[in-house]
Amino acid sequence: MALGCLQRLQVWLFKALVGLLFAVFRLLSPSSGVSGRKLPPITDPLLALSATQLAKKIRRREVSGKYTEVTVEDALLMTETHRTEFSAALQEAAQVDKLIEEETGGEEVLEDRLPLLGVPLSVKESFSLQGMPNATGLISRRGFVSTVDAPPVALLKRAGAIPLGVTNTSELCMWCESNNHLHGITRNPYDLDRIPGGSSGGEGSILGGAGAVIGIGADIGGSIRMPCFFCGVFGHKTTPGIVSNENQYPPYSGRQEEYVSTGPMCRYAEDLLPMLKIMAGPKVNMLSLNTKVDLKKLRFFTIPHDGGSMMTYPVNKDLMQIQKQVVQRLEADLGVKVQEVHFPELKYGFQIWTTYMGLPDDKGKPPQPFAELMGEPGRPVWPLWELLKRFLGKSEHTAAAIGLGLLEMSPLSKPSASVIQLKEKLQKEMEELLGTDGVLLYPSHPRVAPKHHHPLFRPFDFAYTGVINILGLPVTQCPLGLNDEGLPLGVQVVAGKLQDHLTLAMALYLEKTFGGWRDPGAN
Ligand SMILES: CCCCCCCC/C=C\CCCCCCCC(N)=O
Repeated sequence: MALGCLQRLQVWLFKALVGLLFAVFRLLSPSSGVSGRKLPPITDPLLALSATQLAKKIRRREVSGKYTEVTVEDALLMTETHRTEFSAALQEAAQVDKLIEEETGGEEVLEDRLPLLGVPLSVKESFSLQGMPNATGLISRRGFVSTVDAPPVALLKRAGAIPLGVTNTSELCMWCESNNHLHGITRNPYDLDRIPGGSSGGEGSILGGAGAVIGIGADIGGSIRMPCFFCGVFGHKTTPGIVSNENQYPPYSGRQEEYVSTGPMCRYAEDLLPMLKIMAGPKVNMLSLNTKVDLKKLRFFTIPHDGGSMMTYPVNKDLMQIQKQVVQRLEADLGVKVQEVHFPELKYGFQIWTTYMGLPDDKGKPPQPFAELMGEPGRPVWPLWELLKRFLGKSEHTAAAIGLGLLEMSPLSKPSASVIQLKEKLQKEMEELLGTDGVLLYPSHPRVAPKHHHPLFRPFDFAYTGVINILGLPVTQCPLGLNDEGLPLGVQVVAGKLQDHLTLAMALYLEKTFGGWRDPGAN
């Protein structure tokens, strides 16, 4: 039993208190002024191209390398939505046509040397991008400018991509809403009154709104997948240990390096694989990205929900329905049988995530406390004091960050032997199930993009993504069209360790079958 009587009582009391606070919040909160608004339709067809198509057109000189101007103009129009800090992208774009002119080896050589030449790239602000801020939503890091490029950023730049700038995150990348007191709030392109997800929410927003063509995110609890889900784009959480996590802020400590993954985010499934090949650098050969996948030969599984956790809310019926439709289409199109499976341990996804996030590394060194990261060097914040200040409107920290600081002090986040046993059992069962040819469908989140601040009252729903981090499995977030309110639907596609090529092949299939990304402005 993972939850003792005392812990159950704590959870119920927490839920009751939060329910009450939510009612008060809804009663007192003023109108956002953006209710029901979304981005206008995309008018320039160039903005609807994938990176693969765009790079080809640029190489063939069908589109000028100055294409970036179109994107920057579009992105600038939407800056209120995603809160991007722009780089010197236009100067770099000006070099593209010159590079093409100078290449004497022809299109193929150019493709080999600079596969992403001229493609606009956005970068999550937690990654170092030379000359750009790297504050990760912390007021105390205001003015901090990166002097280097994080390795995957450098690799994408070397492949010819043009970094537009850095995009907003949650405070210290530890929340599913990208809001902080340094840069402000990031909005969802499909409904400005809703969250774009987090922590790579600026990425989700700018990509969903067609302000950048490709992006880069990192994910230790769902930070690539939640924004991709809420903003209707593709994202891949790579098998950990393949793409470098260096030069990101905050740094990972304790066992966290085992669970964090850097990966590609984009509007079109065909861009995931070439991006990953570049971002993986020398470790690309650990994956089988050149292997052709025959979907008919795979084994398919579906899990409709986490089995009724006390911490998460039930999966919304539109999401249950769309996952069923995926199952039906797979069976009809490929002639396969999709088996519904259940793992009782998934109910404890939140406890598994929080336990493993707090474990020490192999030398016994514990992770750096969150309260320490929130403070200035050598001066950790006191979460209770910050909470009091928050109520008075005087704290420079967000409610979510303060909540996490408090959670760190509570018995819920103390590593528990029974939770470790549960996770070990789940890991074994999941690895046996998936092997090297299994693919699993699992909900991305219990509901579609929530309204701003609402996740504060349902803080544990991220367990749907978080538990997959602790299992160390690769997973691709795939969009599956829109619901009746015009909000993106989607699903997580999970495979065994190092079998990233399987989930990427599934992304292509699901895009073809369900239509992939939709223009938020179109009806
Ligand atoms: C009233 C405020 C309540 C706030 C309570 C906060 C406690 C929630 C616990 C953990 C939230 C972690 C969310 C992880 C989000 C994604 C992280 C990532 N970088 O991948």
